[in-house]
Amino acid sequence: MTGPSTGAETETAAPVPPTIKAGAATPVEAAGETVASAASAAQAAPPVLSVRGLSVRFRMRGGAHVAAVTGARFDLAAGECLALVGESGCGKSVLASALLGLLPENAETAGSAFLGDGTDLLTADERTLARTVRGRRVGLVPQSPAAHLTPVRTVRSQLEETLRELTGVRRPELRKAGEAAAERAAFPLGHLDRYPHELSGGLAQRAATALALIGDAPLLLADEPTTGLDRDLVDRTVDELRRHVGDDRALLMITHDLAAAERIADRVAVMYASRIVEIADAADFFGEPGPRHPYARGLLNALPEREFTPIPGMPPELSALPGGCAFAARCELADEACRSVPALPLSGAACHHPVAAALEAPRA
Ligand SMILES: Nc1ncnc2c1ncn2[C@@H]1O[C@H](COP(=O)(O)OP(=O)(O)OP(=O)(O)O)[C@@H](O)[C@H]1O
Repeated sequence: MTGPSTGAETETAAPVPPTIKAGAATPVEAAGETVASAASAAQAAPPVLSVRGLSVRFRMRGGAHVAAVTGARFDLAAGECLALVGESGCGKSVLASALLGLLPENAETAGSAFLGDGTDLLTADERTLARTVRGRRVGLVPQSPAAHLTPVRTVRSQLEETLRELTGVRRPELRKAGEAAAERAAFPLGHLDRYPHELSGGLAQRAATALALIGDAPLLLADEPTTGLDRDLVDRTVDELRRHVGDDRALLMITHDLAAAERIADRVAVMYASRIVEIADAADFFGEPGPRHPYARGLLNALPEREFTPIPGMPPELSALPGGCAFAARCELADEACRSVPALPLSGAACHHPVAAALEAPRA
């Protein structure tokens, strides 16, 4: 949901420097697996976030369940941006909510999600999450910024309150600190005394981003941070998020927007029907050799600027997932092997036929 445009807005952002992606993949040794890294300095550091076997399912009436996230497993290193992509309803936002301890009552979780300081976000109690995690160690750029902002308070007042709470700044410095926080997200100072309903979608997005950046959290979650923005604003928004990450923070960006993901992500995780089915370096994924999972390949080829070919069929209901590979019913490569669920390596595709070349080969 976005607020109405004021019409007169001048989204005077600071000039955006060219996008710079971190050069290294996550250096992690876990569960007997080593993921190669180019950043020797980061090798000793634990990941900012380490997720293992994260599952979320919702209890429904009559004993039914919705499996929204199944067995998610990935790491995020300092300085890294991971884009989580996938069709609507595949479980991306539920995964983010699980990391913030914001799941509804009917949710059941399994697995772990450790921050670098050893906090398990899945088992931390609400007091810990509220006092020391949300905003301070995990920041959120929400999916619906206009809905997330307090409607009866100006942007300035919301920034100042968050600064007081998270950084301890007090008057008389508060006003200046509020303006600095706004500038960080390229929110124009002339609009600071406006209420959320007076902001365009783009400005509401910037206000929400400014609020999310205040705590300098080592982990930033951005849930569809570019929804409803035009291309130019998309680029500026994701570049700001990327700049925030710098060398010592990490960004998990959930998005439908593959162009935005290509612009800033170091790695891409593709989700389908509650599972992450591929994790790849962004350069390999968007360039050569391309995605290795048939679904991921289909997602990319569906783009108008690529083949513009939709994936046939529909994803399965998360309340009635098949026993084997959930994509098999839509996959031209499916065979007997797909009756079992393929394992997902820390880097690669969860597919029994993951080699990109196999898609080009004629079928017998
Ligand atoms: N409280 C709930 N009870 C039951 N099912 C739920 C609940 N919350 C979410 N779901 C279901 O979990 C699934 C995953 O939802 P989620 O919002 O994570 O999808 P998404 O990939 O983020 O989609 P979008 O991109 O449209 O936001 C959906 O099928 C959704 O209906």
